[in-house]
Amino acid sequence: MTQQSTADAREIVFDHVVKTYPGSDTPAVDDLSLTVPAGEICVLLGPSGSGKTTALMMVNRLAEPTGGDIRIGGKSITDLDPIELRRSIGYVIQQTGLFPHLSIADNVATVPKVLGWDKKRIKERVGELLELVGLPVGEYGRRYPSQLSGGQRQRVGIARALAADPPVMLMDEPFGALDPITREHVQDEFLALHERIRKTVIFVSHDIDEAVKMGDRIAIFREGGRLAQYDTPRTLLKQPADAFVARFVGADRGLKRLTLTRLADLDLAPVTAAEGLPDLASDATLRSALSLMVAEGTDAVRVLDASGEVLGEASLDAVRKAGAA
Ligand SMILES: Nc1ncnc2c1ncn2[C@@H]1O[C@H](COP(=O)(O)OP(=O)(O)OP(=O)(O)O)[C@@H](O)[C@H]1O
Repeated sequence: MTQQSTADAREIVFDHVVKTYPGSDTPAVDDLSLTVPAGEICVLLGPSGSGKTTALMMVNRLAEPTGGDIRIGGKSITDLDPIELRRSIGYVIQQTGLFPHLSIADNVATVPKVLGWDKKRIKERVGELLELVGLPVGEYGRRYPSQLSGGQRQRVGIARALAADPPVMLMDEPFGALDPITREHVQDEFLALHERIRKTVIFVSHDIDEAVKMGDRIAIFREGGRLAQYDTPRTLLKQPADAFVARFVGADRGLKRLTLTRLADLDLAPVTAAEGLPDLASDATLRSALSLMVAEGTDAVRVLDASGEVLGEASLDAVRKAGAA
């Protein structure tokens, strides 16, 4: 894989942004102020109708703000031509919006073609991107969208959004239509990809588990398009700002917090009971460790590294303490 990002990620600032749709008395987004640092993933989370999609679509001016300002890399979006703006922003939606009559390779090539790239450059770029999302062009490039699985189509949607190397990506429930297993897999792939390409990403979700997994920060919206809390997943789960957020993140927020720490992050104790403890890989989360202890009726797990070497033991007490930290 050779593809690396060349465009610098950019900070996105919502500055007292309001959107009231024509004919409506109440705003869909009401006085939204938040900053997404360059290169981070910000998840917009909240109940149906709380303004998440509207907030997202204002960034690429598919919806025009009626108040306040949005700046990308310090520049107000109102000073930019909407078409130019959209070319600098990758956009991924739930129904991938792939062109059914175009091959996978041609779908990915859409924006570079519009931008007038020469054929050789387009071909190279399409090859790189399909490789990057795990769909080698030799095998998949000539297929049509109907000849791929849902998860594969979603990956093509991501490749297409990345084609012109945009500094910003907007993703509106991109994995919402996938079954839970495929969804986990595509989420993992996207996170691994993001490690390498470091775009600034705004990601709409209605799923708290997805938000905790994907987000560097989470913005929780409440009815009326108002921001209830904007924080890292850890802070949000530990210190919900009010009863609405606490209810929204769920009564099991203590368990959810255990997904944020891996066994490898613990100070492991030396193995005391050589027999009878279940084994778990060090990259497993504390939640998996707890689940295994409950399932096996033990009060510790044995932790193994990638080569199967025993690293030590993680006790129930150690997991509980780390989860509370
Ligand atoms: N084009 C439109 N014209 C008028 N009102 C709209 C339009 N689009 C959305 N709305 C209204 O704005 C509010 C916010 O909608 P939005 O789609 O942004 O919410 P959401 O949080 O993304 O919801 P969901 O999770 O259901 O997708 C809703 O009350 C919706 O009815």
